[in-house]
Amino acid sequence: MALASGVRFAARALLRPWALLRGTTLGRTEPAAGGGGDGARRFGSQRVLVEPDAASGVAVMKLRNPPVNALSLELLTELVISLEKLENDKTFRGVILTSDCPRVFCAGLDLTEICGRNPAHCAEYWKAMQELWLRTYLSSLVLVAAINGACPAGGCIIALSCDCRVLADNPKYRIGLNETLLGIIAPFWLKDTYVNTIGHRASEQALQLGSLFPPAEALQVGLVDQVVPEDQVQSTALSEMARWLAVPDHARQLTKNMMRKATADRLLRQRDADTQNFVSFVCRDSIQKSLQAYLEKLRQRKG
Ligand SMILES: CC/C=C\CCC/C=C/C(=O)SCCNC(=O)CCNC(=O)[C@H](O)C(C)(C)COP(=O)(O)OP(=O)(O)OC[C@H]1O[C@@H](n2cnc3c(N)ncnc32)[C@H](O)[C@@H]1OP(=O)(O)O
Repeated sequence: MALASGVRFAARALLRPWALLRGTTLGRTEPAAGGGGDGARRFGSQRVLVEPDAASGVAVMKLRNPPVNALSLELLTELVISLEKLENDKTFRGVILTSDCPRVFCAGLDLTEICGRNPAHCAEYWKAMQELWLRTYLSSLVLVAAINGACPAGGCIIALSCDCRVLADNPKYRIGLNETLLGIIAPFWLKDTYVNTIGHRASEQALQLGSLFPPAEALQVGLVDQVVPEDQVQSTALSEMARWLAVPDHARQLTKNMMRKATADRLLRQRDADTQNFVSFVCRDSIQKSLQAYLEKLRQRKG
């Protein structure tokens, strides 16, 4: 598909600077605990653990960037590479995306990547964020988010770009796009993803208010597909996966593309402008002050 190869090309161009991966060990393969044959070997990188099961064609991909899986440049890059690796391996048809960090699925953008950084760094960072969204949103694989922790902002976007979401029933595990509460604005492609999932009116309200929905409300508004006890998140994600994998791949993939292509194309058409917009916005003094104040509040909240 022209779009898919365009995205792949853009990803390669973006990912060529390997120096970016400070201290990563991409491609490392090691036996899973208690594992034996190929199907039980795990691979991944420092911040993304992949547990592949060749027999079922499903891999579990765990974010492990403690303490809160903030989306650092390295994590974004490693996620894209791990996903590409699975997409290129015909053994795999589905990925369950989950967190290896207790109580947090993903805290969203790593604010330290955009606070006090120069415009060039902010641009590089934002391109990596765009790339991850394009990759996940258009993935040929079935992606199921097993949301085992808090899921604000950029974390919510990762979950929304999956095909299906299972959330653990814990009132602390809230999900949503809370950007306005930080004094920032979700870009149009985050807004579009929200609208595609929960509809226009619900998005209008939730985006303006910066709502973070607890599980029952997230289910009601349609942000997640299932809410289950915490110890059943993984097994429910696997059952959901089986349901999606029961459909022939080519028909499901073409249908997914038909549903999502226009939204992704909109970003692809104006990617540079979106990057410039992000950089000029976050580099404003007033926005830097709000972000610093928010980070400070997070740090003081501790203990
Ligand atoms: C023009 C377009 C402009 C912008 C579009 C941007 C779109 C996307 C935006 C985003 O994603 S912005 C990020 C939004 N994220 C949040 O608001 C979440 C903030 N974090 C939390 O609410 C909590 O940390 C938590 C995820 C619920 C986890 O709580 P917990 O109590 O377990 O951890 P604690 O708060 O103590 O945090 C531990 C540690 O981690 C630091 N931290 C937390 N979140 C971030 C983050 N997003 N980026 C960087 N660092 C983060 C926190 O400060 C603590 O650090 P410390 O140990 O040094 O004190």
